[in-house]
Amino acid sequence: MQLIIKNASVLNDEGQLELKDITVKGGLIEQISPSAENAAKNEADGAQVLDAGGKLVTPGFIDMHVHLREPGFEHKETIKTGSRSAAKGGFTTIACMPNTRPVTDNPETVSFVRQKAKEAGLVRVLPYAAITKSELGRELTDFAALKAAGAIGFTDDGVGVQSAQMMKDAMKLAASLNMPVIAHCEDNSLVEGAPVAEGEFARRHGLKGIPNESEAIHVGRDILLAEATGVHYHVCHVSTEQSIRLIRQAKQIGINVTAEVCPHHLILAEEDIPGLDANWKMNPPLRSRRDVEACIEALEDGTIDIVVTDHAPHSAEEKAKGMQLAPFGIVGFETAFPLLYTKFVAEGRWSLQMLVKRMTEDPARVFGLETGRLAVGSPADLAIVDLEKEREVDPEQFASKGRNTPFGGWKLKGWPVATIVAGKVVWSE
Ligand SMILES: NC(=O)N[C@@H](CC(=O)O)C(=O)O
Ligand SMILES: [Zn+2]
Ligand SMILES: [Zn+2]
Repeated sequence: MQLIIKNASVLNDEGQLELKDITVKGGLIEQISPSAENAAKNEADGAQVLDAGGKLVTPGFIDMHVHLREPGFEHKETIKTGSRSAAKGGFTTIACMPNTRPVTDNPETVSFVRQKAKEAGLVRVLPYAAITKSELGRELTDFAALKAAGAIGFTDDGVGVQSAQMMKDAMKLAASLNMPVIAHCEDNSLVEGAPVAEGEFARRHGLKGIPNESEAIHVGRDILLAEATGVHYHVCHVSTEQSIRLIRQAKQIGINVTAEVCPHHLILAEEDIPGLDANWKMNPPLRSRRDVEACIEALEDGTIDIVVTDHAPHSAEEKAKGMQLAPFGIVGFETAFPLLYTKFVAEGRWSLQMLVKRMTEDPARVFGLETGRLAVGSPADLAIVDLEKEREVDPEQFASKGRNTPFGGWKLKGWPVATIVAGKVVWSE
């Protein structure tokens, strides 16, 4: 069955919008032509026609860092609810973290995740597998078997790998299998139960602070290990000026390092936290305004390659435990694009082209995916976005089970209105 998306505003290579009709067949983009050229003919052929009405049509967004919570924490999220939430945010490919219960440290759990994602039938779900068994940092998992089962990379996200020797062994093994190592960078000895970053907020509320070095020490260590082993090393949720300095230098001398940043670390600083509300608690924590500015500049100059959400749903009961005791993490799928569009594109700092690239083409390039581009022959994974539509963030309306966001009530523009995966509309308003 053919699908034709008429009157799609599409970014050209110069970053200008052009009105196009996109023809989809067999799940692939078959043709991109100036609007109305073949519409009459195709309609006569009985194709399904979707009129985008001049709205933006981009490659579907790709999120390389998400938590779907299944198996084991289905009260927070399931693969199905997480997939629906992703689709609602315009995402068509998501890569899920292994900190489930059991941890995705065995081929059976990798297969389980893939099976559940297939049953949900919404977005493409790419599973990561753990570096160490149960993410305890003691014993490496069976990388070859996990790769064979469909894992796309190795990470102990949720915790840092504390032992340098363990990380080096992991990188050597991953490099031999041509697989990336994705690192949550955190030195536990520098953190010890602190719930927020060092700074004014921590001082005012008498809380222990997480220092910037707790992240950057791992980044520096791992860059040296990546240099020694030749692995593709990808840094999770970068949040400090110091980490960025190290990554920038490593890239300059040709070390195979890439990095990601979350919308909240591009927008919020610790001084913005309004009070002891755990919807503002995430790992890494909100840092200083200086760090926020460093993250923005790093994404602009390509030191940081991609945007990810680190979608991390938790239940209302868990988040009600307060700043010290609640788990770290906030949801992200359904606010990511509107937040960044409103704060950076609508306000004139970034081009639309840059934002879209960091959420589509760049993640595809970094992780070798065949999606992420609007090109003839590519998978027809698309997001349709209403750039004019303005609406308040209402967590009660989320498709995710998680309501844990600091952005409730924010008035944003640029809401996705339909999401297409392999030529099939998986979500529309
Ligand atoms: N980011 C978070 O604050 N939380 C994540 C873990 C993680 O990404 O490190 C989670 O699993 O809840
Ligand atoms: Zn993490
Ligand atoms: Zn995470």
